[in-house]
Amino acid sequence: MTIIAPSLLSSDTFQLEKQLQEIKSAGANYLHVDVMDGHYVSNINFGPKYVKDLRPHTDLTLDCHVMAEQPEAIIDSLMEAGADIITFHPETTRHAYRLIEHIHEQGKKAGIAFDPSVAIAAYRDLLPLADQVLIMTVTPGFGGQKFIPDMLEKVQEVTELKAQNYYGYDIEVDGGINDKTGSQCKKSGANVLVAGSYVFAGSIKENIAQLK
Ligand SMILES: O=C(CO)[C@@H](O)[C@H](O)COP(=O)(O)O
Ligand SMILES: [Fe+2]
Repeated sequence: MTIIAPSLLSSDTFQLEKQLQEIKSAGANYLHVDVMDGHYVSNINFGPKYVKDLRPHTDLTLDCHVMAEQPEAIIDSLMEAGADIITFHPETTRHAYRLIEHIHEQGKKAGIAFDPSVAIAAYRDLLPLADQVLIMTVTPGFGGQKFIPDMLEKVQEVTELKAQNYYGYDIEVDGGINDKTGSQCKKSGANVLVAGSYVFAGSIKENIAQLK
């Protein structure tokens, strides 16, 4: 089964209640919440307050993608606010291994995200601990960018490592995902598709059905 994670970065804040209902009835599984700090990436949007406000309005899994330097400074607030999955970029912290353990100690799932310029080999030792491996298929920071086809090799790489070593992580892709690129990612082994601009342009129901 493919898990669909609409990225709320492309949602309409003033239509959010209605859009959440459409997402749910279309059968999406996660809500993807991008948390940015204006330093690691040059954009700022959602934070713990947003996650806290969102939590009572949905029973979907809140999949927080943290694009921030020193993520340890914000992830406790996100977990307290109701995040279910915390995915961070390991190059943003000195002690990524410890941070995964900390997320697990709070009863949450931990993901590691790979920027297009970061090799899987650089954080190979984190793979056995991860609940989710996020392969960025654009440079992080903004919605609506073009999918980078070379990242399919990285998706295949983590798919093979998972099979060879019986690792338990989900493989998530994020950036430029639509019906075509989503299908390519699925063929390469991805089982969680994040999509923002594609899902929210036109019919949310039809777009989610296409991704599935
Ligand atoms: O993490 C990010 C961007 O950094 C994403 O989650 C975007 O929200 C994806 O948007 P689209 O590329 O699907 O429009
Ligand atoms: Fe994201």
